[in-house]
Amino acid sequence: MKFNATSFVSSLPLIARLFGIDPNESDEENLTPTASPSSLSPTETCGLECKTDYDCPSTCRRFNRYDPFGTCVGPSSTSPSTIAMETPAPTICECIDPSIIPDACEVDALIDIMETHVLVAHELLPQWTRAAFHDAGTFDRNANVGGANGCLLNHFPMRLEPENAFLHLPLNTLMDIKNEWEQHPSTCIRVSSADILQFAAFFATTRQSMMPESLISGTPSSSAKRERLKTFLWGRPDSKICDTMWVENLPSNPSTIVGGIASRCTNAGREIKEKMMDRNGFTAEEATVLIGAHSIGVIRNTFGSSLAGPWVDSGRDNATPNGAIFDNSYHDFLVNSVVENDANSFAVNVAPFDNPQGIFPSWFRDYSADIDHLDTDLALAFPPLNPSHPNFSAFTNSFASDNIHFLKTFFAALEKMGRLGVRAKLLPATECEDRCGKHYQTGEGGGLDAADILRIVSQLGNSTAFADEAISQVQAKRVYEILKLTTPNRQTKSPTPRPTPQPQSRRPTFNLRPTQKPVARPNSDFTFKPAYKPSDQTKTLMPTPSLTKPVDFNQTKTLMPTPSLTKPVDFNQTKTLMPTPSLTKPVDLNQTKTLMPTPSLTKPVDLNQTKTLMPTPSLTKPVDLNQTKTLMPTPSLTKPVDLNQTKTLMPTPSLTKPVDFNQTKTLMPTPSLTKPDDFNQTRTLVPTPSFTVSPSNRPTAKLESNKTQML
Ligand code: HEM
Repeated sequence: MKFNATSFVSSLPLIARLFGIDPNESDEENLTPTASPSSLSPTETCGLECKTDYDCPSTCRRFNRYDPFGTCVGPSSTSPSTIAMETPAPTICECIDPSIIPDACEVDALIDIMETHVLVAHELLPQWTRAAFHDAGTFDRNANVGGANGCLLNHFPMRLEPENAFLHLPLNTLMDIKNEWEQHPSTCIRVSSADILQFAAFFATTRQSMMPESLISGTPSSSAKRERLKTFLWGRPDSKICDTMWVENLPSNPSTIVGGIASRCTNAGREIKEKMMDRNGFTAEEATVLIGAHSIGVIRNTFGSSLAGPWVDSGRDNATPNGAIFDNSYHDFLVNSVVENDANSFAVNVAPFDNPQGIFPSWFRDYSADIDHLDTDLALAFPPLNPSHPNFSAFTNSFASDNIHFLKTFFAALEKMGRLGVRAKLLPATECEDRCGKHYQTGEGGGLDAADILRIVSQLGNSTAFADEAISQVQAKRVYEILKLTTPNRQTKSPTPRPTPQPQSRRPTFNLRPTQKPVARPNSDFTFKPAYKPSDQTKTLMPTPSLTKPVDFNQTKTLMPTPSLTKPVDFNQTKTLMPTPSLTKPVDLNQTKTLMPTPSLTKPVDLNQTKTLMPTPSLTKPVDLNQTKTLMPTPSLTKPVDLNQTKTLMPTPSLTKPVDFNQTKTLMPTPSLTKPDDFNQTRTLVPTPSFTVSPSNRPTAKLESNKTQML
């Protein structure tokens, strides 16, 4: 389900009813924060960086709540009109020494807060699951780095890595949930981001397993699921150092097309072995079962949103009124829909995928069924053709034939995933304690009042809007870079620096109006006139499969950054990997089908020889470049692209000698650049200290016998 303002506003009565609350009771007065900035006693401005009010003697202020950090200020030092967003006021209870381990009642509160989110936006469930893997899967046991350490949530550059593309919404919502939970009047906790990420995956897959249902429905099975969620083990420390290089330990979908389909399966199998087994430390069975998480969710943006599709029908966000079904249907598909017994016979008969149009580098699409699969998925279907990787298909067969076996093995592997790189002793939730003057009422949402619910849903509206904007920033930047490179004889006009828009004052977290998506206005500074006539183009210059149907520029207009987005993509940190020297003259698209760099980019690409890397069957309609004006950066970009600077980052023939990886992570086009994501390649060049707020060192939990999260 695509979340939008209308859907969440219309969901309010439903959610309120589910929680047993009369929605009419809530009014503006109910939503008054427990403490306003003006009610705080004045303290001097401290100017420290902060993430929450806890880090400050007074108030932590950020331009928007999804900025990685803000600045501590004293309430008397700043005019309210210049404050865009403040963290919610501290809880009314005396929470002097928050615990890193919640008690069972506090876990109940977390479940209710998460449930409120997913009732409105089911797509969060698979996205949280993916996010948890992308945090933990950074673990390299050989180098002993990465792991389930919260870096994905705490260290903003992590989410700018192409491997983590499109995780803004799940990460924004988890930040909100963590804040909401910690600041609830009935809680006194300071859990780590690492814990929240891993709990989110456990929550999602537990909720969607067997019969997906709301965890506030009060049925015996939903109560049983709540109880199982309370067996989660807490206490992962957040890493103080985060390195974007660690994303290299995540499996990517190999993109080489050399050697045909059978060879692609071999390469993909090797990728799973090298990353998930050799580095992460999973067994072949654990890797096979964990990738079964693809039984829920959708390939949303990797191939362009217009080609989004689930792996299996029951994985769609709207497969049931309560979201996707988490079961063995992914493995069942690989066994019973892909009926070939080995990769070679599959290569000559790719049914059930459309052939030949359904096959793309690293990706199989069935247009008629509207489903997608990656090479790494198909690698689980067949025995290996050589000893380069284990026989994943043996496990696939066993999971396909037994859902209970799948679920048990999955939850055991998920538990292991949540411990990758974690040395601290993990502990279960403690017995309910009276930490804050009153217990959270256990079960079925009993402790959330109308104001809580309305605030949570309002935050979801904001985080969705900011995530949309972040994604559109990436997409707009791709178009901008491509146009710049394909119009070499024209002096590309640098965007004129604009004054930073003054942030709007907002009531902290209680803004119930959905965030308005701005409409981009044409800006003459960013008008792009192609150096050659659009009629010269017989194929699109936009190398994304999403262009199989004409771009709806009316739609993309609405995704432009707003003045409120005072920190859009930090272009200083980005390195474009897309352009190649050969792209400095207009491409004759009659002869070439792609602008994507290939591994052979150590010398200029001979476009006459290049093969299609990301073509789409229907890319026959030329893009009207005049229309792309609307995708150019707008005045709201507080840091316009320095075109002179970015030019120097283009891969050049001099890159034929080894790159000094101490200085640059990678400026060289890599084989992975054959997927469109890589236009979005961003790399921080040096590890930077994380913004992590070190949690209290006081684990107050009582040691209980380790409970497993096995089904
Ligand atoms: C070989 C290993 C893997 C590869 C190559 C891979 C790749 C991908 C890709 C390309 C997407 C689509 C992203 C998008 O366009 O929105 C995706 C989505 C997803 N991945 Fe994986 N993945 C792997 C393993 C895993 C594992 C181990 C988990 C969890 C334990 C996982 C959970 C998910 C989920 C739930 C989604 C759907 C997200 C959504 O609906 O937005 N993946 N994966």
